[in-house]
Amino acid sequence: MQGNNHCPPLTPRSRLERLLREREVRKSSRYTQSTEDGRDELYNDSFFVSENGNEEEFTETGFADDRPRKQRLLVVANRLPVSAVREGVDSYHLEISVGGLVSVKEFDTRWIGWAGVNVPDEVGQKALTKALAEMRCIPVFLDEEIVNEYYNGYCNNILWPLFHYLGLPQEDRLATTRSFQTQFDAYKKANQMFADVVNQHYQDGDVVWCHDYHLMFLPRCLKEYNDKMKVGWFLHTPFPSSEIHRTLPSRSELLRSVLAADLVGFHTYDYARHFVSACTRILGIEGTPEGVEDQGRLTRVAAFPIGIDSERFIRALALPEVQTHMKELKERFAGRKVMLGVDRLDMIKGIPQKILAFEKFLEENSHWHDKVVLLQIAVPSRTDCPEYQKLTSQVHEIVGRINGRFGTLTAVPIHHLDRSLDFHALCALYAVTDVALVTSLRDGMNLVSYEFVACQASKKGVLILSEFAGAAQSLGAGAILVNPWNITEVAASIGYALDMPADEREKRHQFNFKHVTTHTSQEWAATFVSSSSQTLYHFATTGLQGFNATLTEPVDALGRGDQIKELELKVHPDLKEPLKKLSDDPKTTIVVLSGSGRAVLDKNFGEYNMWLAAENGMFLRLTSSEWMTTMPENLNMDWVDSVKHVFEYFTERTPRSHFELRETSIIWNYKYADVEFGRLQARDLLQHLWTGPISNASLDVFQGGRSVEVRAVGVSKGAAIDRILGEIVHNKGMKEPIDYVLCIGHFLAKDEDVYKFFEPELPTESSPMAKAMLSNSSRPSSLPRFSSSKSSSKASHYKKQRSLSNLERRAIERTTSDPWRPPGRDRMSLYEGSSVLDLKGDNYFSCAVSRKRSSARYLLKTSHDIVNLLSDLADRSSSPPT
Ligand SMILES: O=P(O)(O)OC[C@H]1O[C@H](O[C@H]2O[C@H](CO)[C@@H](O)[C@H](O)[C@H]2O)[C@H](O)[C@@H](O)[C@@H]1O
Ligand SMILES: O=c1ccn([C@@H]2O[C@H](COP(=O)(O)OP(=O)(O)O)[C@@H](O)[C@H]2O)c(=O)[nH]1
Repeated sequence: MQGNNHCPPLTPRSRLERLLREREVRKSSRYTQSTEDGRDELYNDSFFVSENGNEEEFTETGFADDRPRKQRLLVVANRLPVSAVREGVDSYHLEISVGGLVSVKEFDTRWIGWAGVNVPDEVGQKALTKALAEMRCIPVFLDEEIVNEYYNGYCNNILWPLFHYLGLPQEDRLATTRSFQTQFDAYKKANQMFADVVNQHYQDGDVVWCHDYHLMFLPRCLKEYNDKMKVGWFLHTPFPSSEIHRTLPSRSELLRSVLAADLVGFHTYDYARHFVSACTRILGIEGTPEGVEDQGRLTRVAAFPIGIDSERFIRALALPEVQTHMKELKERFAGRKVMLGVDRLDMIKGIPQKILAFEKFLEENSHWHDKVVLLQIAVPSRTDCPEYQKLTSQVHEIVGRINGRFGTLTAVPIHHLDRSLDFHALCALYAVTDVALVTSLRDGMNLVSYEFVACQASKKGVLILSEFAGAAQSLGAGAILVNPWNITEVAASIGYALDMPADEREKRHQFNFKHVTTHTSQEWAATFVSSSSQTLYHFATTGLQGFNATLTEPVDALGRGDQIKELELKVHPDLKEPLKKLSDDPKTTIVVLSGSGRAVLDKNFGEYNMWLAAENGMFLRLTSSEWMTTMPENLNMDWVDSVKHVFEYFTERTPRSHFELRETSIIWNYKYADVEFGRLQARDLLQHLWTGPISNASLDVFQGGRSVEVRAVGVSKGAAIDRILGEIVHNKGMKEPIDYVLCIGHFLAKDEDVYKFFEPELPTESSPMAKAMLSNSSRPSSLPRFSSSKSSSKASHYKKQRSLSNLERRAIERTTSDPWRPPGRDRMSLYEGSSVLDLKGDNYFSCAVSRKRSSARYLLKTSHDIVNLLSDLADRSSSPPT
C-alpha cells in the first residue's frame, strides 16, 4: 500500500515528491561525506577532493571511475571566497575569507568573482588565474575605476543603504544625478564583465547561481546570451518594502533584469513578498503565489533561509589551539560575565545603539559594574566609503566616553577591537560568551547569531537578537528579540539575559541549536540549486474540558509571544485553585480530554483527583491509577513515518513552525511563523497529503487555525468519550442520573462531535444548578455571560431530527462492526440501560472557547471567562447548599 512507504517513491510524480526524495538522498550522503572530514576546511567544504588533498581526476564525461557525473554549478558572486594579495610579478598570496560564501558538496562547483585585487597587466592576470584555478576559482578582473564606481558607488553607497531602509544618499541634486548615472553605468558594465566570464566557462546543463545586490543585472545579461541557461539569483540582504524600492531611479530596470532569472531567492518570506509586490506595483505585472508572471513566463520567487556549516564550528571547539584561546579568555575575564558583539563596522549593524543600551544598563544596575564586560569586535569594512569612516569615529567616541565613565584603574566595561579575528579565536570567543548581543537595524540574515549558537553547546549562553535581522524569523523562538532602536528595551533585556535561570537558558539554547545544526549552509545551497536545476519550477514554497487553549494560559493571538515559553503547555495559574476545589468535591467528576500526550497531562494535572484522557482519548487514567489504553488493537499506524517525513520537510522550510509527534497523531503547527507564509505552506502540505504517495493511507487529515493534524482514521474526541464515560460509570459504580454536564473546549471541527454526545432530549425541568447558571438574576458578577452561539440552532435541529435517544442509537451502532470496541469487554454494557445519561434538556452546557462557528450551545470569549466560570462553580460546590 502506498501509505506504507517510508520514503517518497523512487520516481517522483510531483515537484514536492521530488524535493522530498532529494532531501532523503542528501541526508544519507551527508553521512558518507562526514567520514572524509578533518582536513583543510576550504577543500573539504567547497570541493570534491581525494585523500591526498588534490582534486580528483575529472573528465568532461564524469569522474575517471563509474561514478555518475555531478551537476555542474557556476557560483557567481562579487567576491570570490578567496582573496589575493600580489607578492611579485607573477606570484600571489591567497587567503580564504573566513565568512566566505558557502560550499555545496554535492555539486561540481566553480566560483566566479572578483579576487579583491587590481591586476592591470596580462602577466599578472594569467598568474592569478592559474593560482585560483587550483581552488576552482575563476577571477573577474575589475580595474580601480570600476571598483570605485560600481562597488563603492552603486553597490555600497546606493543599493546597500536603500535595501537596509537607510534611504538614498543626500547630495547636491545635479551631482547626484550625474554620479548616480555614472555609477549605474559602471554597475551595468561590471555585471556584463561577470557575464562574459560566465559565458566563457558555461557548458550545457550547468546551473548558474548569481549572488546578491551586486549582480542584479547579471541574470538578464546571461539570458540574453543564452536563454536556455538555468539561472538562479539569491539576495543576501533584505529586499525592502516596495515603497522604498520605488525611490530608486533605476527601480524598473533592476527588477526586470532580476526577473530574467528562472528562480529568485531571499532569506525570508517577507523579503520575497516585498519583491513580488514591487514587481506588481512598479512594473504592473502579475504576482502569483509561486512568483511573478509576465507574458506567460513565470519567474519563481521563494524564501531559502541560509545556514552555516555548524559542524565546522563544533569540530573547531575541540582543537587544542581553540581550547588554549578559551582558557586564556576565561582567565582574563574570570569573575565577570562576558557579553559579545561581532559585526562588520557597518551602519546596519546598530553598533552605537548597542553600546548606548549597554551604557543604560550600567547606569541602572550599579551592582553589575565590575561583573560584566562587553567585547565588541568591529571588523573594518568598506573603508573607502566616507559614511563608514564617520561611523568608526562615532563608535570610538561613545566607547571612550563610557569607559571613562564606568572604568576603573584595572578594568574597563567595553573592549572594542577595530579588527577581524581568525577563525579559531572567533570560535573560542563565541564559546566563552554568556550573552551575545546582535542589534542590527536591518540585516539580511546575520550569520554571527548562528555561529554563536553553534559554539554554545556547553555554556548555553543567551542570544539577544534584533527583530530586524532575518535570523529573528528562525532563531526568534530561542532568542530574546529586541527592537534595537528601543535602548530601554535592549538595556532591560541585557539584565534579563544576565540573570536568566539555567533551565530557561537550556531550553532556549536547545531550540536554537537544533535549528542551526539542521538548517545548514549545505542544505540551503542544495535546496536552492536543486530547485534551480528543474526545467519546470513548481514550488513555493475539556465536567469535561479540553486542555490546549481552554485550561492553558492565554497566548498572543498574533503569535508574537514567547514561543519557547508557550510551547510548553501550562495550566492557567488562576485555574489551579478552582480545579483543586472541584476535583476534591466527591460529587464532581472532572475529565480532561486532550489531544496532548500522556506526559503533558501528567505534568499539569497529576496532582488533582480527576480523569485524564490523552491523545484524544486513546489513553485513559484516573490520576490515582495507572494509564490504560483504549486504543483498538488493529489501529493502523503504518502511515506515521511517511507523514513525519513530510512534516519534517515543511518544518525545515517554514521558520518558527514545529511539529509534535504523538503516539497516535502528528501535528504541524505554524502559529509562530509568518501568517501568510504559514498558510501557503499549509496549503502545499495538505495538497501533498491528499494527493501524494500517502493519499491512500488510513489516516484523517485536519486543518486547524494554524495547524495541520494527521490521525489514525476515526480518532475523535466524540468517538472516545463513549469509552471514557463507560470507564467512569463503571469505576464510580454510578447509577443515578448525572445532574449536569459542562463540556468546554476549543476543538477542531472534527472533535466537535464530543458536544453532540451529551445532547439530551428536548429540554424538560431544570436542576437548581442549571437554573443558577442560566438565570441572569442569580448569576454573580464574576460568572461570564454566556452568549448563545449561532450554531445552537444546529444543535436543536440535530435534536429534532433524532428519533432515537443517543444511548439507543449508540447501542444499535455497536451491534455492527466496531473497530473501537476493546477486545474481550463490552464497555457499553457498563452504562447501557442505566439512567446515568438521562440529562434534562438544559442541564447540559457545551461551551466553545473563542470560536466563531461551533456546534456548542454557548460561546466563551476568552480564557478569562473560563477562569471566572470554574472559580464560581468551585465556590458553589464547596459552599453548603442554601
Ligand atoms: O564583501 P563586503 O562588501 O565586505 O561585505 C561582506 C558581505 O556583506 C553582506 O552579507 C550579507 O550576507 C550574509 C549571508 O547571507 C547575511 O547573513 C547578512 O545579513 C548580509 O548582510 C553582503 O550581502 C555580502 O555580499 C558581502 O560579501
Ligand atoms: O573577525 C571576524 C568576525 C566575523 N567574521 C565573519 O563574518 C561573517 C559575518 O556574517 P553576517 O551574516 O553576520 O554579517 P555580514 O557581515 O555578512 O553582513 C560571519 O561569518 C563571521 O564569522 C570573520 O570572518 N571575522
